[in-house]
Amino acid sequence: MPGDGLVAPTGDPDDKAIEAALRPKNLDDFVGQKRVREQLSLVLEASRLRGRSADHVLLSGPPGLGKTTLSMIIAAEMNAPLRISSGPAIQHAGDLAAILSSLTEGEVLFLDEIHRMSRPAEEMLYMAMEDFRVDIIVGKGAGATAIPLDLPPFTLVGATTRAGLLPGPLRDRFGFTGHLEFYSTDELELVLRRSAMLMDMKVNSAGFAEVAGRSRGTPRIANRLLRRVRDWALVHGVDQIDARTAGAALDMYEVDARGLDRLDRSVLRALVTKFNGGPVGLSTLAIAVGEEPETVETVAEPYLVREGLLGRTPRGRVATRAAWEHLGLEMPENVAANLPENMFSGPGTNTSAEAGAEES
Ligand SMILES: Nc1ncnc2c1ncn2[C@@H]1O[C@H](COP(=O)(O)OP(=O)(O)OP(=O)(O)O)[C@@H](O)[C@H]1O
Ligand SMILES: [Mg+2]
Repeated sequence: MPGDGLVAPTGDPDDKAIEAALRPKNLDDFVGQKRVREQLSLVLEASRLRGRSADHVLLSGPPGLGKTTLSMIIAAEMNAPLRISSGPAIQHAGDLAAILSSLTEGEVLFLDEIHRMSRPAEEMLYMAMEDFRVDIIVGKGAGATAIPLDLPPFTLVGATTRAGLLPGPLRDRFGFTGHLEFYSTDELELVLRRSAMLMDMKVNSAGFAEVAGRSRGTPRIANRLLRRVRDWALVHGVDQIDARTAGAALDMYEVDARGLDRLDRSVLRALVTKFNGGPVGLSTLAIAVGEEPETVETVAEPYLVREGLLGRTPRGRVATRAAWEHLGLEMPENVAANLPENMFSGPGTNTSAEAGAEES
C-alpha cells in the first residue's frame, strides 16, 4: 500500500480536510510556479475580456504540486461553477456523455488523472473539446444511430501526473499546457508560513527552513510534515518550534534530512542490494519493494531522479554513486565502471516520465 509513508498519499480523511482548508483560493495566494501562474493569468484575463469561456487547460506534474488547487482557482477566477471528475471514474463513453450533457455555460470541468480515461470516452472528449458537441449513440449493431448533441461552451481542465502517456490528439486539443515544477525551499517556506498561520502554530525561520528542506519540493508534503511537527510539539510541550525540534520530530517519522521517506529509501536499498545498483526494469523494482509500478514511478522516482540518486536508462533504473553514499554504502568499482553516461533526466529535462515506459 502506498499509504504508510508521510510522503505518499495517505487517504486519511483528516488529511483531506486539512488539505482542503490549506488550499489557496486565488492565483495571488498560490505560491511559486511563476511561469505557469503568469501564463495562466494571461489566458484567463484574455478570455474574460473576450467574454468567452477559457481555453482548455492541461496541468501536468508530479503529485501534490497543486494541480487540483489550480483547477479550483481557475474556476474561481472565471467566476464559474466547477465540476470534478476523474479518468478512472469514466469507464464508459456514456459516463462522460452524462457529465458533458449536464454542463452549464462556462462551467469548468476538472478531469483528474485524465490519462486513465477509457479509449471510447477519450474519443468522445476530442469532439466535445473541439466542437462542443457529442454524438450520443442510441441502439446497437446495424441499427445504432448517433444523435448529435450540442454542448454549451465549457473549459476542460485536465490534470495528469503522466503527460507522456496522453495521446497526441488529446494533448493537442488543450489551448494551454502548464507543467508544474518542484518548488524551491524558499517557496516551500512561504507555503509553510501561510499554513502555520492558518493552523495557529509558532515556528521560527530556522524551523520553517528545516521542514521545507525535507519536503521534497512538494507543498502537499510540506503541509503534511508541518502537521506531524505540530503533533510532536504538542505532545512534547514545545511552544515555539525551531530547527532542532522540527528535525527531531521528522526524524521520528523517518523522513530524513534529504526528505527521503521509507518508500524512497526502500526503492534505493532494493536497487542497490538486490540488483547491485541496476539497471533493472520498473516493474521488477516495484515488486521488490512491494509497491505498484505506478506508485514507484510517480511517488518515489521523480524526486530520486531530481536528487541525482536514481537514473533512468533505456535498460532500466540505475542507482547513482550518491545513492550508495546516501545509504552509507560504498559503490563497488565494477559497478561504477559500468554506470551509463548521460543517464540523468535531471532538473529541467522533464521528459523522464516517458523514458521508462517502454520497459514496464
Ligand atoms: N502553490 C501552492 N501554494 C500553496 N499551497 C499549495 C500550492 N500548491 C499546492 N499547495 C497545497 O498542497 C496541497 C496539494 O495540492 P493539490 O491537491 O492541488 O495537488 P495535486 O497536484 O492535485 O496532486 P495530485 O496529483 O496528487 O492530485 C493543497 O492542499 C495545497 O494546500
Ligand atoms: Mg489532485
